[in-house]
Amino acid sequence: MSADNVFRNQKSIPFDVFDPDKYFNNYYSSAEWIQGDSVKFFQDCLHETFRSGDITGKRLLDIGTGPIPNMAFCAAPWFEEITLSDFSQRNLEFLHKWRDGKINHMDRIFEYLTQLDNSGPMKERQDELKRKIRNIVFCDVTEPNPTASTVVDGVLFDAITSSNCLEIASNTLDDIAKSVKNVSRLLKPGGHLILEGSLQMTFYRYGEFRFECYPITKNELQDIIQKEGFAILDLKTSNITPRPDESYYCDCVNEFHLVARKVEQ
Ligand SMILES: C[S@@+](CC[C@H](N)C(=O)[O-])C[C@H]1O[C@@H](n2cnc3c(N)ncnc32)[C@H](O)[C@@H]1O
Repeated sequence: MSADNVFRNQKSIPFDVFDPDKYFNNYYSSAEWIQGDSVKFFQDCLHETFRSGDITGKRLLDIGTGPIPNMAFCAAPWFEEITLSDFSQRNLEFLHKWRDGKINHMDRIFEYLTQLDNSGPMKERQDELKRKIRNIVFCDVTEPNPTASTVVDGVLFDAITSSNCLEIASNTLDDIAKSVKNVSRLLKPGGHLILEGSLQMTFYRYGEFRFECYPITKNELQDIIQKEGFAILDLKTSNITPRPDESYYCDCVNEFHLVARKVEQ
């Protein structure tokens, strides 16, 4: 397949395009990220958001986990039960393998997060996360009930985390608003939504697959979140020039980290 084959999104292709190893290697394995790029921005923001323990509850759902359970890692000390979810079966299998101790691809990122937290041995933190994972399930944010037909159907969560997912599953601004509405249905009133992702990105790649997406701006994101019934508690954007090797994979202008609370009716 040519590198220029362009698709709308993962749903529009009748087979599973996601290669967890390739994705991890492309985006997370560069030795340079620790010196300051989007990967570092995301981890630093997560650490800031979760370190106080103010965002807490019984159940947490991570949406579009991919092969990277870093958001759940930061949240794990403050929740009793964690569900990871994704559209790609290959990612779900990959997460099972990691939980069963057959893959240790996250060690460097978990080490970095543990050092920021100053919270004891990384292995203990990782074991805590693995112990708290109740489900690893299919999810489609474009559906009105994103986790329908799985064991989490009907359960409302105290917090939902998601990174680099909603904007890549969507081709229009309206699609993104619908995905936020769909995800919000799984969240308790008063619950927290923690989103991370890319701003003004027109494409991204997984391996040889290139996808188009809607280049959402910070103002548009704010509007959607507020219209969908959330109060924004924090919204940070990065100020990072992408590394030359990164611009092949996506053309985002910068990244965001958002914390919002679902307003109680
Ligand atoms: C760019 S990866 C992000 C993975 C990880 N959260 C991260 O930040 O690196 C996007 C993830 O969203 C998933 N995804 C794509 N379309 C989706 C959809 N409609 N519903 C839920 N997840 C979807 C993909 O399978 C993939 O794992």
